[in-house]
Amino acid sequence: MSTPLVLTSGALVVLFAFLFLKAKRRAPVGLYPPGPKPIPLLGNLRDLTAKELWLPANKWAKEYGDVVYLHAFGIGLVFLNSPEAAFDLLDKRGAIYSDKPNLVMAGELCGCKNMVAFTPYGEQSKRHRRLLHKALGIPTIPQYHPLLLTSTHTFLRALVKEPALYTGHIRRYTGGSILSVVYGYQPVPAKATGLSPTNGIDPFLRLAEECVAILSEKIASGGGVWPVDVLPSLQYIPEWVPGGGFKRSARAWKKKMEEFVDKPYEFVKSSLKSGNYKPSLCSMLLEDEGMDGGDRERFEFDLKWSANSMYSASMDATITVVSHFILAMLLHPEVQRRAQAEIDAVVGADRLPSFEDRAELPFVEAIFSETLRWAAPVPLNLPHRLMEDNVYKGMFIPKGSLVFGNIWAILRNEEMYPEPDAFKPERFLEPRSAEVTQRMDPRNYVFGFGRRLCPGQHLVESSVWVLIVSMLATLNISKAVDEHGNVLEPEVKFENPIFRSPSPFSCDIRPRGPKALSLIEQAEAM
Ligand code: HEM
Repeated sequence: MSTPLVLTSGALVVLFAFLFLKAKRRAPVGLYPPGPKPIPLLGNLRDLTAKELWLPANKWAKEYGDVVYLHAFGIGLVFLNSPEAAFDLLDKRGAIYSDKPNLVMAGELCGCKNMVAFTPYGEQSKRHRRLLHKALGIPTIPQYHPLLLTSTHTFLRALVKEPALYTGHIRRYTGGSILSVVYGYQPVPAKATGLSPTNGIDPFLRLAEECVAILSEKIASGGGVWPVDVLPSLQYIPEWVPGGGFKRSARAWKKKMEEFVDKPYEFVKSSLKSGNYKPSLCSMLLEDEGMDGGDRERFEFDLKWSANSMYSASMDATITVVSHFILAMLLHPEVQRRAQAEIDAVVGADRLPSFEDRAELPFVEAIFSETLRWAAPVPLNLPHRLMEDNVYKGMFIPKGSLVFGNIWAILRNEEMYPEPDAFKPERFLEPRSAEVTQRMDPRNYVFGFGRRLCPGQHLVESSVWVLIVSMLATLNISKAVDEHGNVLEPEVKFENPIFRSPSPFSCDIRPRGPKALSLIEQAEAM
């Protein structure tokens, strides 16, 4: 069972209760949306869990309907549990539903406020998104196909060499492909050290991993609520006073973050200068004279921060999808066999799959869709902050509320997806009206909503597809067996508060045969 957030710090509870008492509730112009009953002083604090909050949130969806309201620390928490509610508010009313919570610790003190996912809604966030749209929009993605194929082949090689280290290989694949797409940087190949491949080998990957760990395990640990986020004036206390230790930590973490923003960017600029560079998101934007709008300094500042944001924003979600794919294949050998038969008939046994094969592989496509749905990598989306009081279907939603698109409730809806917990790719192949087919597509939901929609979605569409099809073509994934021949059932836990990344589980991964192994060994790798 998840740890109640209230247990994470007794001192915080007292502080929050104090703030809650202080927070003057404005007279609503209508009724608040329904939700679990709050208690005096603490509001709904006891209903919130630090882990897998999407599970209670799904129960509330079933009990109270499309829009559920809770409050804690004087802040409204709104869960939008149907496609209609999510699109009506986060998309159609995006002008007021696209802000981000102002996190003093992460944003101001640790320097993350210029990262895309943390930037308040306004001119800067719009400039960031224009850059990302240009570099990651549908027309640009085919330019990255060769890089994605190369990263995938490197991944396959690493997997067949050290299958037991599969989680490390997934991390390295995800990080390496982002560094190459964003900066044209190719990480130094991992050697068979017996260590996790990201462990101390490539300097940029190591730096990147350190920063992601700082963000998720330090800054955002336990739900990421710091006293200074609740009482912003605490940011002005000196570091040396008792209780000021958080400022010392923040200073050290900020330095690391800035190093990670600057170093890969300097790498691109010096490679461009020398003329010896691989085309990348940064090189493309730096070479596009029209992009800076006359203010070069601001353009470069925006570019280096948006580029850097790609790494941390993509890691956990992509790892979650790939891990769920492996899990689904080992639990469903019949699905794996059917996909392999489809690939063998289209691709044959003499080459690896390529992007040109995609249209002829409908069952692989269905596996991809079902993996996205079943994994629900960011189950409660990233919260959007409401910028002014709003009324929806007669329900009052106060300014400052944090609004969660409940992707988990949508993708586990029994009407839209019968047997929602089962992994059933066939559900996407059954004949249906164009309208229902469109509504069922998990891509409408897993990448978020409205003006903060994930800018990496078109890249994922290519990168994850080619990874899935290449693994199916060359590998057999099954349950691990111990030294006595007993089959080990995978034990899956979800420890991350935001992403539904499974903790490592046992599995067996090996080449489908000598022919597949030689294709992997001969393929061009990084
Ligand atoms: C399967 C993989 C991925 C999934 C499921 C995913 C999902 C999401 C979701 C749910 C959001 C929040 C959207 C919202 O607030 O409404 C988001 C934001 C974001 N994603 Fe992704 N993402 C994935 C991969 C990527 C990749 C590969 C990149 C970069 C190349 C990326 C870059 C970002 C950025 C920068 C944001 C913040 C956008 C903003 O706040 O304006 N993501 N993603």
